Amino acid sequence: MASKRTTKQRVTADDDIEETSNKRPKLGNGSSDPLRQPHHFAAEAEEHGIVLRKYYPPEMSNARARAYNDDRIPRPIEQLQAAMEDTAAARRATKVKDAVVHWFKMDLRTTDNRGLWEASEKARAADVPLICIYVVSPEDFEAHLTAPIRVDFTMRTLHALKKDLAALDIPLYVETVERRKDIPERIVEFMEEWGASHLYANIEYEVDELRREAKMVKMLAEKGLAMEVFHDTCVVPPGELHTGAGKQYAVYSPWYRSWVAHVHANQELLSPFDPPAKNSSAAREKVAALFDCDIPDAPESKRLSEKDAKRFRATWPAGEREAMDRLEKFCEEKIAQYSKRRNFPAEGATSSISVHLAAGTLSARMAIRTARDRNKTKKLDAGIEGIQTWISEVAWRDFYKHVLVHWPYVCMNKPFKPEYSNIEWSYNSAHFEAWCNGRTGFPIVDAAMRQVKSMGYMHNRCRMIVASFLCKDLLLDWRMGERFFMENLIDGDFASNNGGWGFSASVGVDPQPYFRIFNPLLQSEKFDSEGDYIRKWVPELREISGKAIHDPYHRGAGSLAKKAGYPEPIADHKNSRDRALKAYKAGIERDKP
Ligand SMILES: Cc1cc2nc3c(=O)[nH]c(=O)nc-3n(C[C@H](O)[C@H](O)[C@H](O)COP(=O)(O)OP(=O)(O)OC[C@H]3O[C@@H](n4cnc5c(N)ncnc54)[C@H](O)[C@@H]3O)c2cc1C
Repeated sequence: MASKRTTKQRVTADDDIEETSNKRPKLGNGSSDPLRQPHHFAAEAEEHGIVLRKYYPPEMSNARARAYNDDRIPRPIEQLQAAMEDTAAARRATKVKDAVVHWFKMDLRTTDNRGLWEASEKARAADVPLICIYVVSPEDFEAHLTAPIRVDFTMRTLHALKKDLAALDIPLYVETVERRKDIPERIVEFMEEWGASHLYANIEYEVDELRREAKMVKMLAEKGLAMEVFHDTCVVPPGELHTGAGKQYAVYSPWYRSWVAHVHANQELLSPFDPPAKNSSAAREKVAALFDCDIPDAPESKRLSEKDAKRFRATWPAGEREAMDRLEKFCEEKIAQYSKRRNFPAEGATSSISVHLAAGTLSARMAIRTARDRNKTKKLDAGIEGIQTWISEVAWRDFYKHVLVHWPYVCMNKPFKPEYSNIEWSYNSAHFEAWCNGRTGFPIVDAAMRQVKSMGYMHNRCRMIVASFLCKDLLLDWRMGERFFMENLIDGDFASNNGGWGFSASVGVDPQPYFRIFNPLLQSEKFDSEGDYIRKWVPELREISGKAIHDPYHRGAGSLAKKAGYPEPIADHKNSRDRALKAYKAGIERDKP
């Protein structure tokens, strides 16, 4: 790992996301540390936000978020880098004992998996078995608000992965560890039981994970074991790209230009890693018992009904082969038209590989390389337009992960722009319920919300429309929507979801300016002009023909809509727009000294 330690460490990092206990002070407790003082509207955001207080301490102040911006608090990635530096000599000196372990997390594939490949090389060189593990953590699923459909996809993927690894004589050992705190110790216990000296893993960039891994690196070193971690999930590792002034980019376009130039200059970033080598027969013998391990069921709290599980198996087949098939098919049939068709939700013109990128059944490298190889040029920003555009969309995923690593407080209920903490949101539960259930009376919004409820997926254009509707038309706290998405999406990914909500709510990095407010009716007419998408997902409106489908109660189809049980609009766009503009303006004013 490249290392870059901050020199201005005047504030401790530990308090803002470590696992909390009931002893923690409640909000508004009069803490004397100004960096810990919550902002004026924190109390309600606390109740409705993305962070579950059962697991995390109270929301930080704007001042503390700004201390991260000023490099006065070490970022979690820097803590991991420091742990790697401090243990470098000890890790180098650690001799391979009886086995090497790869710890799978969100990298559930054998092909083009950097950490797995490195682990395999280590095991092969020493002629010891490679063992793979996956830890099912019900508390992690709960704390991270992982949707049951996403958990189900993970469990199904584990079955496929186990089979693929077994074909290479490599066991996949899966165990449920109830308390997330116990995971590091349990992994050390496995290693000691198996005589393993080395643990390999790819880095996850969420705050919890970075801090946990930093502690594990040190803990293992103290026990004479070595933990090695690798950048794998992004094409360009976070922290590699800087503006001319040496800062992290906060605007996508210049970041993208820099990302493209960096990949062009470092072509190996798109080179695939081979699958792991087969364990030798002697090595296989040594770990034979581990092949009998069963994959547990999803934890009770995240289990799907039989009916849903069956349905989703058909809609979202799991495993890396499925991922590659989906990608190849998209590149064969649709990518050339992507830039022209991608915004029309009725057309299915996008790849729907987000589920695989989120679970790690596909690498971003592989996605980009496969698309690039269909082009007439090796340049990422030249040639066939559809390919260029698609690659630039996959790059958004890297962008938002870079943002998360540099501004870790976005993981902690804080908007990227701290001053947007001071907006007085509405917490109208009837409005929120109508939005969640696709009963707002705005057909395009309702169609999209019903799509996510039914499939665990929503088209990108619709994600932007419903997000804008929630926070601008209904003035609901954007974090309520962010959380709902995580709890319902099969492709829920913290960085992309937070980035998407930040963009739509105008509180994030490179956002839609707050005064640019989507008009849901115009969006509907433009991107679903024939109403096909609406008719697919809102059966009550199927009989309505022509343009009335976009707004039945104001376009002469009110009685048909009413008879079919479709609700009247819960808001008036013009009034809502004015209210949102005032609320945003007032929020920003409030932050001024
Ligand atoms: C409010 C909101 C919430 C979102 N939440 C998530 C989420 O939880 N998980 C998630 O993967 N994406 C999220 N996105 C981004 C985007 O909507 C999905 O990645 C995309 O719809 C997935 O469909 P696809 O695979 O067919 O995309 P394609 O159009 O085929 O794009 C290919 C890939 O590029 C990446 N990508 C495309 N657009 C974006 C984007 N705007 N931001 C980040 N990555 C992008 C995805 O990995 C996607 O799979 C969100 C967007 C918004 C506006």
